[in-house]
Amino acid sequence: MGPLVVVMGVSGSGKSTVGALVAEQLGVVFVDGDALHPAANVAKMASGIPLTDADREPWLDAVGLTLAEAAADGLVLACSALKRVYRDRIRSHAPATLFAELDGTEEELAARMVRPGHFMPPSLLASQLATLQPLQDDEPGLRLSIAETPDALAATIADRARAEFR
Ligand SMILES: Nc1ncnc2c1ncn2[C@@H]1O[C@H](COP(=O)(O)OP(=O)(O)OP(=O)(O)O)[C@@H](O)[C@H]1O
Ligand SMILES: O=C(O)[C@H](O)[C@@H](O)[C@H](O)[C@H](O)CO
Repeated sequence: MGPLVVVMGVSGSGKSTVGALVAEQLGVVFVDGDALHPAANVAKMASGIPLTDADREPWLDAVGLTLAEAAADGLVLACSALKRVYRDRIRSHAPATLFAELDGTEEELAARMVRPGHFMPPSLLASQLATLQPLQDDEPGLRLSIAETPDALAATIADRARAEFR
């Protein structure tokens, strides 16, 4: 069995940047969960409207199934996974998944959401933060501050993944 890691957090926390580095360090494939959203979800976010639980359901199933299908080789996936029930849904497909949460202050995150050409408007940061339920003690994973460099964050996550999936 290979390492299964979800790099999670609100928009702008660095999931894609850090997740790609973790995958590189572990020598496994990286998938950006944004690519698994139905087109209607992306259009909704782009127009400034937060997704509902119902909007996220098919996407979370796609995320979980993508992880489950990669269990033999391992996979790193970037996915906001904001609520406990969302992570439970992902784990219902891929129970061994390790979650690495990237935590930042509203100020840090707002600055990092300014990305020309990205579909996610900075105006959605408030709802992202209001929806976030941090990783709980009984959920396998780790929480990290986005004040660290992407390389340092990726090294910590990769070390933990190597220890968990030996
Ligand atoms: N640890 C870090 N230190 C400094 N800058 C960072 C760090 N992580 C990411 N960044 C920068 O912050 C911005 C947001 O990062 P990224 O796009 O990876 O976030 P994300 O969580 O994947 O966002 P989204 O889910 O909205 O696509 C990018 O410009 C990226 O280069
Ligand atoms: O659940 C959600 O609201 C979404 O997954 C968002 O978090 C994004 O897709 C991503 O962060 C976009 O920038």
